[in-house]
Amino acid sequence: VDAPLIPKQFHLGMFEIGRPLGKGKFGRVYLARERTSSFICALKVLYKSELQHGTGVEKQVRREIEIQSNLRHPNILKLYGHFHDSKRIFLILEFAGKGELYKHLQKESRFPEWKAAQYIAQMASALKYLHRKHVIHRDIKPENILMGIHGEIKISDFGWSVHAPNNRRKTLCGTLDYLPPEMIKSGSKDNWYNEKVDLWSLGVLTYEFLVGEAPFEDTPIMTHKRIARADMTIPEWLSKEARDLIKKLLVLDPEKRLPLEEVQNHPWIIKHCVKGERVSNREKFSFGK
Ligand SMILES: Cc1nn(C)cc1-c1nc2c(-c3cnn(Cc4ccccc4)c3)c(Cl)cnc2[nH]1
Repeated sequence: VDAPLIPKQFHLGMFEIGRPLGKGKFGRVYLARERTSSFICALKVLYKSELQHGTGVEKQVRREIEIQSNLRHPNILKLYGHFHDSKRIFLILEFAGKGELYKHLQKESRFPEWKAAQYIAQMASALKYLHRKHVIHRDIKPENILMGIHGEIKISDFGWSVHAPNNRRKTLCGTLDYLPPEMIKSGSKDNWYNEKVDLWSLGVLTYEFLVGEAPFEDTPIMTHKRIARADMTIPEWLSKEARDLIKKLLVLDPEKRLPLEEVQNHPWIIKHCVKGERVSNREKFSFGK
């Protein structure tokens, strides 16, 4: 079991702090090494002063710790532990060797279908694991995905995830692009805590990986309108299987969105994600069967 960070009680002196890896709305992340085990990790530092008491943010951090520490999946960034001093909260996170996925997407402008399909298959596997534990991520987007040293992706930032059902208010901040219709429409909030919201975001992610921009990208007003109507155009140059999967996820009615089981068995995923040995090896060992 890869749990080298055994002690339950951590403190800052246990770590050598390396270069800054990045910063988010709240806090920064540094490369760090645990002194006795030389275990490399990412240390996320949040200033208590920035998490005003009683606002959603403090609860968000508690939720991130509570939820992420109990998850173990190859496509979910591990949270090994946490500690705090008078001024700061520290999260000891898995170090993702290839950094933030959105930077790779920006550099390549869009991913070839075989690569996008691998990433979506890994996302579907991680979401299936989360939903089985009644965790809804609710903020699936490239900015919340990191990449491991072998090119595998890792969902991070569980600040917006919830244990369904929950009566949390979500103050909308950041991009609208990934929000499903049921979360931008006022009225009943019950659907906010239905795991089908992650299926919509998976559809938006598939589109953005393949096209290089989000399907409803526009001015905020227009994005709002286009999401509410699922008004998007899927480029002709995408394969028919890719177009089919996007159409089956970006469905207004949450109940009609393709379940994760069927995403994993969709022809577009099967075509690009051969399980086990490569197809070529299969011929080699068939001995004329
Ligand atoms: C950058 C970078 N380049 N390379 C080669 C690896 C990385 C890398 N970054 C990370 C990071 C990492 C860094 N920034 N962020 C974004 C952020 C920061 C603060 C609050 C919320 C969100 C995540 C992590 Cl957590 C975990 N592992 C990481 N690895």
